[in-house]
Amino acid sequence: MNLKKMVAYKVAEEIRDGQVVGLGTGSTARYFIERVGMRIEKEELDILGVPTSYQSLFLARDWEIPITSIMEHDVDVAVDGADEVDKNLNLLKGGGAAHTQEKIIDYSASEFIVIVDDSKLTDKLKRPVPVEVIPASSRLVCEELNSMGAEVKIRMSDAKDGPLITDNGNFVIDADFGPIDDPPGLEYEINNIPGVLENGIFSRGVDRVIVGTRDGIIEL
Ligand SMILES: O=C(CO)[C@H](O)[C@H](O)COP(=O)(O)O
Repeated sequence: MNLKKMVAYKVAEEIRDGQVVGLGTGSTARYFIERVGMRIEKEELDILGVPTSYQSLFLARDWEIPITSIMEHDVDVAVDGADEVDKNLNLLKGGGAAHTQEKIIDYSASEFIVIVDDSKLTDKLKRPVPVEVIPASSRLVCEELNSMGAEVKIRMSDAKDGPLITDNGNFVIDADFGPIDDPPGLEYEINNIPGVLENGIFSRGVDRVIVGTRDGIIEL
């Protein structure tokens, strides 16, 4: 059973005519975009999509989803995946290095819906926190994150030699703090380091978390 597809397709059925829809990034959001595209083709669903990355932009194009940007329209509903969801509905995102644009769009949406399979649920966020940084600041940001207690690594690219470059032309540092006791505090603290654009802790704005499980779909 493909739990990501199950939950993404279910939420895609909730999208209504006239909505401006934030299109998340990752393998779960990919299914959501696919299903919205199918509904546009079959039901003439009339929406505008706001991509959160080049991945979602290209997928939206493939499915002929009309596109706008956050510079033009407010977002009614954003639908996005996550790498971890804790018991207080804090998220860790940025496994695909798209968390900066995702956060701008997801936080601004009137409704932010998270779609995950149940492997993403955790008591406390504990994976390394992705931190997008301006390249020139990376040494200093690594030192600062170190002094805050994190083990750090600049994320390397699978597609070329050297560091991964984000859609915004920056590096990503993965900062491992171990289990995180205070996600809102850490989100704020990391973003205060000069050179940091955005980090992958999402501690506010989540309206609904919809989870695919082997026993069906549940809402947290
Ligand atoms: O934050 C993200 C990309 O930056 C993704 O939403 C997150 O990595 C979840 O991906 P997937 O649905 O493939 O498990």
